[in-house]
Amino acid sequence: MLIGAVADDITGATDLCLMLSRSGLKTRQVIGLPGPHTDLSGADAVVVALKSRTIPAAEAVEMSLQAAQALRDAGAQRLMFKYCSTFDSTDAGNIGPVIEALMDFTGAEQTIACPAFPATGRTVYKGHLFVGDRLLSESPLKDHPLTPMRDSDLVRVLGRQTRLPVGCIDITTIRQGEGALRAALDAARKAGTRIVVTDTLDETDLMVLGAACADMPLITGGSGIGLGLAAALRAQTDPRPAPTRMPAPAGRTAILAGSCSVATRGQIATAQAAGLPSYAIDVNALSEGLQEASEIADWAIAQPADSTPLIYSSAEPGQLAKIQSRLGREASGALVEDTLATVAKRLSDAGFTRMLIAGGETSGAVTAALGVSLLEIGPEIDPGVPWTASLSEPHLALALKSGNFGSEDFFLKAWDLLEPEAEHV
Ligand SMILES: Nc1ncnc2c1ncn2[C@@H]1O[C@H](COP(=O)(O)OP(=O)(O)O)[C@@H](O)[C@H]1O
Ligand SMILES: O=C(O)[C@@H](O)C(=O)COP(=O)(O)O
Repeated sequence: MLIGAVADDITGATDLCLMLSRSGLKTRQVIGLPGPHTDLSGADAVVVALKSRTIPAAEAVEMSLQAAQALRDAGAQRLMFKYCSTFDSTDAGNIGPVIEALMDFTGAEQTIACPAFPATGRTVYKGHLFVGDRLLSESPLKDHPLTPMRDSDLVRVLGRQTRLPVGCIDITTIRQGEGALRAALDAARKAGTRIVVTDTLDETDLMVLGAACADMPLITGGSGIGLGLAAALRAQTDPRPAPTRMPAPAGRTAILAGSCSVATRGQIATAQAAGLPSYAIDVNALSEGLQEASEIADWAIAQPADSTPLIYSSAEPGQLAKIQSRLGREASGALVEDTLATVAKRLSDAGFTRMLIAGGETSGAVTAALGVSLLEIGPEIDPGVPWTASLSEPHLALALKSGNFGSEDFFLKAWDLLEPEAEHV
């Protein structure tokens, strides 16, 4: 296995898997720790999807170490820690503490922190993270329900999360190519810098980074660096063409959205304007027992069988702030996640086999409730979001969309990439 990756959330894992499989690596996504019977045979890359982004740091460390050990036992030659391209975390962690623990585990003297994902507008310049043409701290991520990002200086952000010395190698060096980057990493290592934030403006930079860092025991970052790594390692395997369509089990379709991002709210509005039946979850009513998962699921089941019901909790920042101040940030988030997870399970039991879930934490909760443990990666719907097929029971087609990703018409167009499964003879 060329790469074993630990991802801190499920949509992040799917995003990385897409990048690796698009580059030709045979890639599997495991949800939670792989068990003794998880079939990882023949995989060039395995990505273990945790739900560790917002849990207490000590638990995230423990879980990540267990995943790293499982990947090492399965033959991973190098490890990667995948976190969000917008560095979603709080001052208490979990990116810094997990990097520290995985550096200890792998014996890495130095690693890079490379969140950039240029295809979706996430770039790093002089150690500052940009989302499109705005600094992270001025982007909608400043209002994220769980991890509001209010500082764009990654050396400073990471410096609050770890005791290890953090530095930056800027774009001027990276643009000088692999040799110059290797020399700069070496000089930084000798000066005691253990974690190096790397500037990245485009995919060419990711290629340089992948080539220079592929022999590190631990690489950390977003899915972008996965692209650079896969390019550097592809020669060691027999590359596979990326799929353009995916056979999906016959059955009904649904969309569940628990992300409050600007992108997801735009996709909901576009889907509603196109006539998709929709149901808005009212978190206050939920908390008072006036709305229940069972009635939400029953509403979806009662919609015409050829329609795609859309269920969403997504709220704009003002509404969200009111809910959170009444019910608490974690408690309201957990209530919504549990509700959407219960709805998904009911829909799956009722014959819904093709589901689109918006939101990373939401997708984690939903896949756990569905009992999905192993995913195969299908075609790319939009950068960072593929269709996936559950390789464990129940047999489902799932699109797990990072809240921030996807075009306005994502909820409408995604289905076009699915095709009926061939009849078994
Ligand atoms: N109306 C709401 N009130 C409170 N919390 C909410 C609401 N809608 C969604 N949430 C919570 O916000 C979080 C969104 O995170 P996530 O699913 O990871 O989305 P994203 O991919 O945009 O980060 C989840 O914990 C979800 O339960
Ligand atoms: O790197 C990214 O931006 C995504 O892969 C990611 O981590 C998604 O997280 P959510 O926005 O919470 O879905």
